Amino acid sequence: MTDRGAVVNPAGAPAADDPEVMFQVPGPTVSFSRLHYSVTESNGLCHKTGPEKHILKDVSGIMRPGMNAIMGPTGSGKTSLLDVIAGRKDPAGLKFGQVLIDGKMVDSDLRLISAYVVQDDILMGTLSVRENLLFSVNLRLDPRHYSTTDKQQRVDSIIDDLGLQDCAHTKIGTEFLRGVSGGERKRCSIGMELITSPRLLFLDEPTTGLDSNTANHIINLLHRLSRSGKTIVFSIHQPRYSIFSRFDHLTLMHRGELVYAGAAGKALSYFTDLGYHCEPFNNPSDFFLDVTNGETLTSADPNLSSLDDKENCDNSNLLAVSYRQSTQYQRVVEELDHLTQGLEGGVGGQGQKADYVTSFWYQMRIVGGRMVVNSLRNPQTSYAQLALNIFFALLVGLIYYQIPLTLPEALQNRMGAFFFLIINMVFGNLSAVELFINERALFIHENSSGYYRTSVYFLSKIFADLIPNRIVPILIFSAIAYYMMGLKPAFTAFLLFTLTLSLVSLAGVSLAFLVSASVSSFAMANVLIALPFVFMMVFGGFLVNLNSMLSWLSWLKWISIFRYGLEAVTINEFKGQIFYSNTTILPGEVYLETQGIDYSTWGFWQNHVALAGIITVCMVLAYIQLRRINRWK
Ligand SMILES: Nc1ncnc2c1ncn2[C@@H]1O[C@H](COP(=O)(O)OP(=O)(O)OP(=O)(O)O)[C@@H](O)[C@H]1O
Repeated sequence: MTDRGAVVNPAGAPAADDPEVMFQVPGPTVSFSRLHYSVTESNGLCHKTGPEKHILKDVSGIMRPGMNAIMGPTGSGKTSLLDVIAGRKDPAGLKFGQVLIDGKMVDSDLRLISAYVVQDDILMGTLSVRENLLFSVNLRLDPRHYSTTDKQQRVDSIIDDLGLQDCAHTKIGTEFLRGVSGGERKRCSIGMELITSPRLLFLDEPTTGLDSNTANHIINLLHRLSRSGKTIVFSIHQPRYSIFSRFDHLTLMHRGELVYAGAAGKALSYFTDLGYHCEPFNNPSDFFLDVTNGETLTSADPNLSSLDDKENCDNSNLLAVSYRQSTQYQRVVEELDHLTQGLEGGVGGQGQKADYVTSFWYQMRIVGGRMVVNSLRNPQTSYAQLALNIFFALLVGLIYYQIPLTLPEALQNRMGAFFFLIINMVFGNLSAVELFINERALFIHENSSGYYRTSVYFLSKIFADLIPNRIVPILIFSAIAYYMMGLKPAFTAFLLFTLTLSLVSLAGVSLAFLVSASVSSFAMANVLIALPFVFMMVFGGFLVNLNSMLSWLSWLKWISIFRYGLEAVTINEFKGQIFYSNTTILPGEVYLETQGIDYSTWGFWQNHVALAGIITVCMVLAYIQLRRINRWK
């Protein structure tokens, strides 16, 4: 697919201890020495810190171009090791040790210059395989160097290489839409990362959840890629023999420690030398896991017999100790010592700046375009929002149909209708809390892989939601409700009414966006959004007279979306109107004065300024929260 070149043997670095392996262009050598990784677990609600959990304990190794497998029982630390090497794990947990790529120190920017295929196949379900690959190619190849035709060809060649021709135009699938199969999904995930022709590819359990043939197919694909010069590092559970035979290098882990690291082909003889016997026809990978789990016992163990407290030591501990005493380990340590000599004082990095290859506006076009396609193919939310608004507009229109100017119903009905409208505008947008929760995993993966900037995602997501789900339904709602209720006939009054309702709605939506960007579960988001909305409603001026409230509580009216909205629509409707009964004439201004509402020009517009202020503050905070989302694993 890529990196075609003359066949060479990597100088001084036979692949995975196997001198017969030949590569076209050698990929980088990844070395890591004395990695100690631990986390401090919190003790529940009080956030008191608990005991330190040691996840990686003094792990060292060297992984060369070729197939580098990390194996071990569940919870042994395979994924953690992979993530630490790939720069995806929170660096705060790395208490000691370093990772070198081709002998140079790397930092977290490695995330942007290598490729990482996550276990869960994070793809946009409403797009086809080809569209997903095009999305990746558009954002990750520099448009100044690659024309549209080049990019199309790159996608076509990836589709051919991964054998995805038959499903290229099939959608990936969502929870409501049946899409491609698990194997095709996995190959598409790998393709998303191969787009940039990375020389170093990390994969977290690429065969988990796949049937054995599909798993075989994936490993054959990775094997082929490794022979074109890539360094492929992956964690894997318990592969069948045909898969295991493809490995060049094996790292075997147990309880965060290494029990073997070296040529995969020599692992069996290593354990045989320790006295473990693999029965005929037994799969070596099953055998290794049995050994580490203590289910296969040693018959004679020259290394271990020297330990006095052998009987009290658990099996994996003994294996880790024997590995440390082995010649393989000594060779690795010597080589690592050689590699790390003279590194002090100079963090070399990769010599590449981890930056985006595409401009802000280009990213906006591609990411925004995907959001629009996604909304068009998944229009349920937009339809529901529109239907809800039309339903409530007709309901309020029928309840308050053609409100007369005669007292007392003129005042009571108008105020009741306005309160109902404002409530509907604020609470009708609760669906906005799902905005950043729905695709959180997709955003984290794509953003940390360097697809696009956080600001691009934020803005395109906001616009893709605001226009179809908020603005359009409000315009329709306002037109139906306003004219059915028979409010002030002047067209400018209608426009101001629509503007006010739009700002009220946007203020509610932006608060929902802020909550959405701050939490990762719907349940939590619903609790967090309901609370301020209810408070704001109480301090809106309709349910309680704000002037008679306790002074230390009444300040809450200044942050009430309800109050600003209610005052603005009331001024808009009452100012300049005359209400009457048989005995009384009541100018709207007099009513406004009795309510303590400032109906001057500024008195009217200050409500809009305040609503715009709430929208701005909430949006800025939502963006900050999105930036603060924890990208580390
Ligand atoms: N951020 C973390 N916080 C707390 N514990 C963690 C964290 N990361 C890893 N662990 C713990 O470290 C241990 C190793 O986890 P890891 O995911 O690396 O194992 P694994 O070998 O990949 O397991 P599996 O095959 O089940 O995925 C587990 O006990 C896990 O719970």
